[in-house]
Amino acid sequence: MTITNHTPATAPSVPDGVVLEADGLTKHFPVPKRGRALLSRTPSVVHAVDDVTLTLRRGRVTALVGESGSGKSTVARLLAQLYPRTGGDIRLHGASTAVRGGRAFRRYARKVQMIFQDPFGSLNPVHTVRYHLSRALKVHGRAGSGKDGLEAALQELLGRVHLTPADNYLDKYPHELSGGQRQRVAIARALAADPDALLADEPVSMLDVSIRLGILNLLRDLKERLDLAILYITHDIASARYFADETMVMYAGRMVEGGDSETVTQAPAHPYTRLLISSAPDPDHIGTADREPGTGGAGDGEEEDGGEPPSLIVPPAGCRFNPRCPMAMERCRVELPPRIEIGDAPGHWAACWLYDEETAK
Ligand SMILES: Nc1ncnc2c1ncn2[C@@H]1O[C@H](COP(=O)(O)OP(=O)(O)OP(=O)(O)O)[C@@H](O)[C@H]1O
Repeated sequence: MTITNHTPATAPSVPDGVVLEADGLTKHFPVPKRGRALLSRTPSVVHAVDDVTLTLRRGRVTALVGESGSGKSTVARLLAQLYPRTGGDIRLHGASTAVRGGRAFRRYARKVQMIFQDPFGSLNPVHTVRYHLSRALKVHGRAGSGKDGLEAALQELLGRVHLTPADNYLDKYPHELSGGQRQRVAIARALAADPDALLADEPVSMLDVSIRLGILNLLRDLKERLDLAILYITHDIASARYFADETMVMYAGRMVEGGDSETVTQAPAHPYTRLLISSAPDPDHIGTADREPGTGGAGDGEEEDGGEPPSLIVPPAGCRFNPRCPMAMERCRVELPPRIEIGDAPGHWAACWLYDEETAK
């Protein structure tokens, strides 16, 4: 029930537009020991997220892309303070925060809201849209005054997600809505808090292909109208190019590449990002990827056999992608590559020894 505020006495200076920052974020999940591991004193852990650094800014979408199990959802849950972290820092408007439930969590959640993959699972089937939204407005102290105030707030919320006229939806139960309408209600519920940041964990992957673009367009519209910072988690790198201003690529719990979306998707530097792109479905069909990319099958040439992601209990030394990398050198198997600026566009980096000056020599 505490919020640890490591904020210095004087307010930190936050660069313009920065809402939420992760700095060296790390999450290791303990795993029960079996067999010979029982004799070992070292605890067994899943290295779900290691040393992740990212910044969410007002009016910008940051995509976090990677195949299943790369740690994307864990990053979102850490940023939403749904899990305690193993290491690193989370700063909201420049202030370090570690929240453990209760009022402090509600205060944090007023600024940082999460949207989940499954809109059916995240709405209670026994309650109407009116109930879900009224409750969220009341919890966050935004229900207005009296019955009329609440009604006006409900109308405004549904208007924001283009469910109009609101009276057609307010008294419906989740099962009476389509998947897309349910996700719009889930988005409206997140907006009830009037947040500064939205963490959207695969918000369209469970929806029918034909309505995915509509939801992404709605999120983009909200980003612009409400000046929101959005984290967009996806395994569909083609949709990141279309929808996100910035794209970060994760592999086996670590960030491997980042930069503006156009550069990362059109001039990928890291061999893993290249693999993701080569195995992605037709880029003309944004948001239609159902199959996990990077597992081989749709690519060509050297990337056709994508291989398997490594164990996160005993991750490979050096670069975690080295066992699958067609360009791997001895150094990649031993030393962890730092973020190296690529130099083709401002802010484009890759954690890959290929771009190290020593290697180039
Ligand atoms: N509560 C948990 N306990 C133990 N291990 C976990 C837990 N949550 C996640 N993991 C492990 O952490 C790793 C990262 O999982 P995570 O769900 O963050 O990946 P992801 O990239 O979001 O995958 P997906 O796209 O399938 O959701 C996986 O190996 C997963 O099995």
